[in-house]
Amino acid sequence: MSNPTWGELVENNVGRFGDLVAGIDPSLPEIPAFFGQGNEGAAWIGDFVNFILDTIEGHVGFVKFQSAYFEACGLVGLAALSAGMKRAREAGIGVILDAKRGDIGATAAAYARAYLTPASAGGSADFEADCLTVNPLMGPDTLAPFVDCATRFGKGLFVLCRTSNPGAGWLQDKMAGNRLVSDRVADLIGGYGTVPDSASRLASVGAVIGATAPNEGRRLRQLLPRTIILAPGLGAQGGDPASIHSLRGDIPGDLLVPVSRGLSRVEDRGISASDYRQLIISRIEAFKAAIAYDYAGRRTRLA
Ligand SMILES: O=c1ccn([C@@H]2O[C@H](COP(=O)(O)O)[C@@H](O)[C@H]2O)c(=O)[nH]1
Repeated sequence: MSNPTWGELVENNVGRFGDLVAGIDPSLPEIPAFFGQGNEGAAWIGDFVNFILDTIEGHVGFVKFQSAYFEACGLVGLAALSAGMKRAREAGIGVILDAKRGDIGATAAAYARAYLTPASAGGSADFEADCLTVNPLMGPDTLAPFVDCATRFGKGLFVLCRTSNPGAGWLQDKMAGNRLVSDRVADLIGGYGTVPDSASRLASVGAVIGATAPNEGRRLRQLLPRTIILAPGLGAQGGDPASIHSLRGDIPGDLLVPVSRGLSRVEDRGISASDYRQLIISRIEAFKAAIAYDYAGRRTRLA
């Protein structure tokens, strides 16, 4: 059976589990000590990924793997990333790979083969994601191979638009000609339109807009009525869950909210496995309650 498209995953999984995305950013000093005990080298990372997937299944419909933490653990980390991505996709969880790739066209095409191309079409499938984060700084030509690949294989993309970090405004809130840089990126994203994907009225090319800048987010949402926004920044970065709705449009599924450390980081590293599992589940439910939203009544405007 073929894998669902990104549009189908958004339609089905948001409907079943809501718009919270479990972020997997494995960092040994911030997780319970039992993961490191008796584990040679970086083998803890595979155990951690499996623990998180065991815990979140049935509670969230999406995971976001942060590639950097896996790369930092070398080959063991890459093996854990590959196994975790495959396992999540087999379970029907939508997999976002946060790798923020972007380069000249030929190299971007190689990245697109690595992360968005099924084995049946020449990809290795080792790191095949449903959706990938990409960096537009080098210009539209460098996004084209990703967009082509996403269109051909029913994948999603999230283009960095207005990021959540404290220094985001240094460039993204500056004028480029008569437009803000982030608005120009939004124009580019909106210009890709709704990629033909019968399951969804939302475009497959989405935008990363941080939950830490609700005013910028509100402005950008006006420019992007059919775009899925990936909004990191709740939890450890201090974004306010109450203002997350400024990033919503009118279509269920148009906002996905990833939380990483806010779900998995612990103060007490001596916590037991069963208490840790309960803690993560209770945090998931608390975030879901904090961002819950009823689209009814706004649904018809863009129909
Ligand atoms: O603007 C951005 C883009 C990506 N990220 C990534 O999201 C998570 C956030 O982690 P938390 O622990 O929930 O703060 C992390 O992987 C970032 O690389 C972002 O934060 N902001």
